[in-house]
Amino acid sequence: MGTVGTNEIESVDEPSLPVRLFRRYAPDPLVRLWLGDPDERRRKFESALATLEDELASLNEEQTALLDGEHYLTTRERRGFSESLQRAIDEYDELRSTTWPFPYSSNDRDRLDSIRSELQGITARLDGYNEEFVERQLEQYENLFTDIDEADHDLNRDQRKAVVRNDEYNQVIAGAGTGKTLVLTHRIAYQIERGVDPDRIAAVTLTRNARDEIQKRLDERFGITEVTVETFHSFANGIARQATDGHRSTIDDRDRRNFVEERIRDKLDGDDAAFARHYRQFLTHYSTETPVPNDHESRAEYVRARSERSYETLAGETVASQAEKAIADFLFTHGVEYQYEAIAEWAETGEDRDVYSPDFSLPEYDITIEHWGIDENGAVAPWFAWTSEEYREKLAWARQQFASSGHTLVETYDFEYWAGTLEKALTHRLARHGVRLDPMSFDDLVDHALDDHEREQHLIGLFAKFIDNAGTFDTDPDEIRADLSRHDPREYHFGVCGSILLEEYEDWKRRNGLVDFDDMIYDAVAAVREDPDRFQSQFEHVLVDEFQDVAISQIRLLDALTDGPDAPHLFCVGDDWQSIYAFRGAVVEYFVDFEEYFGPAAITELRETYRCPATVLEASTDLIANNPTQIEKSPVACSGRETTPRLHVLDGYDEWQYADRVGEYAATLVEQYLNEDSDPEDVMILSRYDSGAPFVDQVKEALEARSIPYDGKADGDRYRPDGAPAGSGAGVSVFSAHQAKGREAPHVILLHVARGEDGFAPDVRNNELLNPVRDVSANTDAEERRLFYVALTRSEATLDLLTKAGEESGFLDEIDAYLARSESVVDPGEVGDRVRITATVATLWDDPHESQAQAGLLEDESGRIKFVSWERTDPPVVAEGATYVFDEVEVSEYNGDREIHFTEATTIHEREPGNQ
Ligand SMILES: Nc1ncnc2c1ncn2[C@@H]1O[C@H](COP(=O)(O)OP(=O)(O)OP(=O)(O)O)[C@@H](O)[C@H]1O
Repeated sequence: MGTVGTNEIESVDEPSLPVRLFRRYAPDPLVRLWLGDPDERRRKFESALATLEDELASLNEEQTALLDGEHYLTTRERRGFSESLQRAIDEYDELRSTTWPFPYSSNDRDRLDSIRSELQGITARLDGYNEEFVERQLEQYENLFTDIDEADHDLNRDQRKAVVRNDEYNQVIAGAGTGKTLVLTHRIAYQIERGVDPDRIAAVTLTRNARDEIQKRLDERFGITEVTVETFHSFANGIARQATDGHRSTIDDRDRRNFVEERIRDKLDGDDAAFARHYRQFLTHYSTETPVPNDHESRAEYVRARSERSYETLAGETVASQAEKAIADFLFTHGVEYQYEAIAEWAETGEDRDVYSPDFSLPEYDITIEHWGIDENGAVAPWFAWTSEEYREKLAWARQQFASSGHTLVETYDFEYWAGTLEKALTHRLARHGVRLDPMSFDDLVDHALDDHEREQHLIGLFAKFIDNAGTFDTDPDEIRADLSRHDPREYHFGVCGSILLEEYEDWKRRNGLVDFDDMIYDAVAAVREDPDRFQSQFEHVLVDEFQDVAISQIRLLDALTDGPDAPHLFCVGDDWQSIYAFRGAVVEYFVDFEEYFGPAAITELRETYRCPATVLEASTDLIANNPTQIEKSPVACSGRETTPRLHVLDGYDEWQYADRVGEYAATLVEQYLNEDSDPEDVMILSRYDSGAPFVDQVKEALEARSIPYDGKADGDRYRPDGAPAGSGAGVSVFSAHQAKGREAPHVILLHVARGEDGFAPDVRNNELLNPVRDVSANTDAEERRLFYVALTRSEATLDLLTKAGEESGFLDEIDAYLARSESVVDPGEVGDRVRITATVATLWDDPHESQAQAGLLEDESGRIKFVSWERTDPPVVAEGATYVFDEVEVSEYNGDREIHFTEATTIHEREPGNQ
């Protein structure tokens, strides 16, 4: 808003009664003495009046040019004009109150009145101008806004306004499925129709998918192909290249990865002993996940988790502590034969003493290694079974045994482990006793340290990502090293290796004049800051998609590009509820507090939601309300579709069985939708993660087993049944929630809505290797909740949520009121409920209790449950392997586990095999 208010401009003041009396009765010389010469004052008044009239004339001219009805009045234009207008109003105010010492003539009055009404007119025209302009545009371009698709839909009023409003800064705030992309493409078409040169319009996206989608929509709907539609990176690259005359070559993710791979190989081949040492230690700790205090609700729980924890060594035995694992792995990877906790037969035993089994015996050398779990002060950790005093006694006794028997004892301590000096100490102490250390080759080490699907390639990818993130978050190697904690050896050694590689990567780029994606953005920002006029004048419109996920470096580029009198109009669409890329440097606050960062903006909110059924929309809106801060929105469902999201609870004896079950279950749901006339491309299966989450592979396998085509994330990650015509239709989408961004499908199935590492939301955030190079504080529950929101809101018609019994995600509680639990043996209902279930008798036990007629296990796709029927109720008899619909069975509990009990009212109906 400008500085001119809509307040009435006041009319000419009448002199007050005392003034009039004074003027009338006071002797003239006294008046003159007191107030000066009335003629002189009169002259001044008249000249000021004339000046104001001139100013008004030029204001009127300016107004005609500015409020031409042809364009939207921007804040900047308005601000300049408002200032002149306000000056004229102030001058008028002063004149109208200058009534002393001469009376107004009627001519004065007329002139002042006329100035007043003109000023009022200009103010009113200014205030209503944009609104009127928008209305006229909506009328004039009606054709552009109606019949937008095959179903003859029209843009709604807010969407149209968002298209037409054209301030310097324009923000569209909108929930999922409100037509943001639609508005963005229509705005481009509208500007071109109004005569903007397509070359002077740039649309910028975060991903190639979004770029392709916008290009496609522009071309198919409007035949527009000349507009620049680019990802941020290529947009920035274009600018940076202009500034550097295109001399620098760019490198992409693959180049970075190749560099990392080559450097690691050279270093391990003898190039860099320090790196090799850290890498070796990282590998030996690779599968160690230490319980971290923050992951536990109380210290007591953490202590319990620590005391129950055991560790598997590279050689395959289980040891009691991380330090013991480190010793075992050190011996194993240095070719030293050892026995863990072998009985020292030579030691004393007695009534009050068990046999003595020291930690490690080296049979080749008659050397024993004891690791003492004490700190520098001789105190033991809280999860030990012994007090510090008892432990010290034990230690003294052991030393005495060695001293008196002549066997060799090598000792290590926990504080050495935590200080990161354990391996060094061992090397030194063993060498002193003549132990030969023969380090294992890296290939062998990798074979032992990493399991099949996490071979070295995975690690190389992680290091490449580490370097990439350091660029995104602008973190340098020294900062990284300063932040690493030795308490997590896995993260520590990985971080040290990563920081070494990062240093060399930066150096390599410098020496060879290379730039990567992040450099490109920083270079572009520098180029624009250096010569703003040149770059700001290139475009008239810059449009940005998914603004809530734009990274901080990219925000700086937009800021530099739009901060100037001839800068392009910036148009941003986004939804803070869908901000899910904090881990890549996105800062949602730039969207939430848009005006604070950029300046006054035309802000339009889109509320009508076309994609999701009402229940899905309400559930996801309720879900998001649990986040501490966000832009308040009240979306309105317009799809006219209804559904009840279904919750399916599954279980399994172990992770693999559960994963299999998830795969089969999801594939069965897909089959049901296909049988109901849907095509594979109508179904979208989403999980929190797509790599390393076992059930995603299982889903793909299960689909393949049923000859159902699917498409995964990467180009080659797809399956088409034999005989499917090449290039025919898309398959079921199997994606991570991040990849589902901006997409939609009638049927959405969410996998593993559960706690734990791979679920929505993962609450176990164990030592994450990339933590040193990311904004850890941004990786919050709120972000996870938004990701779940994105997943839920992909649905156009139905929504199925799969979860794991006993590990249901907290998010499910937040939307519980909207969910229907699908009947299943794993989650048949509350204890005491009488229910109907359909299940197969998996097992009948031979010898049920004498009060029982039959007992055994019932099974369906969700898992298994125990059942019992009672002699006294004369129950129906079931046969092993047969499938029944059981009516009026009761959910019961025994020893904390759910069971199904037959009641006197239970009836059964056998189902034909294969008959759903
Ligand atoms: N005015 C409208 N009338 C009918 N359908 C509409 C209208 N506006 C949008 N839609 C439909 O709503 C769906 C969502 O539109 P679009 O993909 O543009 O939304 P979006 O806001 O970008 O979504 P998201 O942020 O969730 O990815 C599309 O199927 C689109 O055709």
